[in-house]
Amino acid sequence: MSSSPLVDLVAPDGARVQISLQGGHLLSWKPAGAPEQLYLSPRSEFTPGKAIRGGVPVCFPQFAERGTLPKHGFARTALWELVSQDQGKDDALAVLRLKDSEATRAIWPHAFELELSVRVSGRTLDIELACEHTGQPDDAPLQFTTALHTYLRVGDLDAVSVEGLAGLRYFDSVKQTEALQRMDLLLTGEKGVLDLDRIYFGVKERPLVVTEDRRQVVFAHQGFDDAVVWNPGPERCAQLADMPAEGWSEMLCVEAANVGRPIELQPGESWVGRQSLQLL
Ligand SMILES: O=P(O)(O)OC[C@H]1O[C@H](O)[C@H](O)[C@@H](O)[C@@H]1O
Repeated sequence: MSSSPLVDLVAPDGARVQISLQGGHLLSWKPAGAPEQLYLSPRSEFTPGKAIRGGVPVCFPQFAERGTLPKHGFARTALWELVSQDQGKDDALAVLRLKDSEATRAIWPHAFELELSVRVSGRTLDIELACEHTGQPDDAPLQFTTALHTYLRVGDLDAVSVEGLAGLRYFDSVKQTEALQRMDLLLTGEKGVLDLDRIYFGVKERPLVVTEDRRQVVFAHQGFDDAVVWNPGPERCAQLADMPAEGWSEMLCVEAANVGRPIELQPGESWVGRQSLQLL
């Protein structure tokens, strides 16, 4: 599949994840005794410098095209370093790192260290992203927007709903308007909500629950204020060279994000965000 180095993490109970150092990118999550939970496009290219389609891309230091950097920033196309990989008594943990380099400083003039920690155990996956401003005391502060752009695998998008968004304002990136989510349930396969691309602001720590028939996955988050729900729908999907025609019906992105208010760090300061997925 991928020619770049892969990290296989297996917990004693059999829960496993696979991570590509290319992009610091989680490719697969199989909870203990359960099938694959993440969508990975069979058309993904796995070419150095190209984003992988599916899994969990790390968007940093820019979300989408909200700035002058390449779309979703450079972290998802950079080669990360493996810091450690361990199996504990009841879990497995890997830590990856990305530091500033000549290439990053050329487009984003900051000294930083990103750390991605992935922990798997039973039916839970924890993904933690930490950023430290590693510059000198008199360096300028750095600012970033970010997301853990998780592609959940679904059997049939028509049967999927997302719960936990009622009362939140969102930016509809398709219509380019703001709106209020009135209902608690977002029914993803309904006509009119295909081609779904919404940034929900101020989600904070309220969990989102994705239900498909009897399967439920709870998305909990800390340190991320916003959440993005994305599905390209059939027409937009057809324009994505790295997605099969029907790929849109097998995935739903539920992203822990900081978009509305960029994070600002002074030299020496750090930020940490976590997304935890639990298969009920
Ligand atoms: O195609 P990509 O660059 O990976 O971006 C995929 C998608 O990411 C996010 O979910 C954005 O909200 C979408 O607007 C974007 O289309």
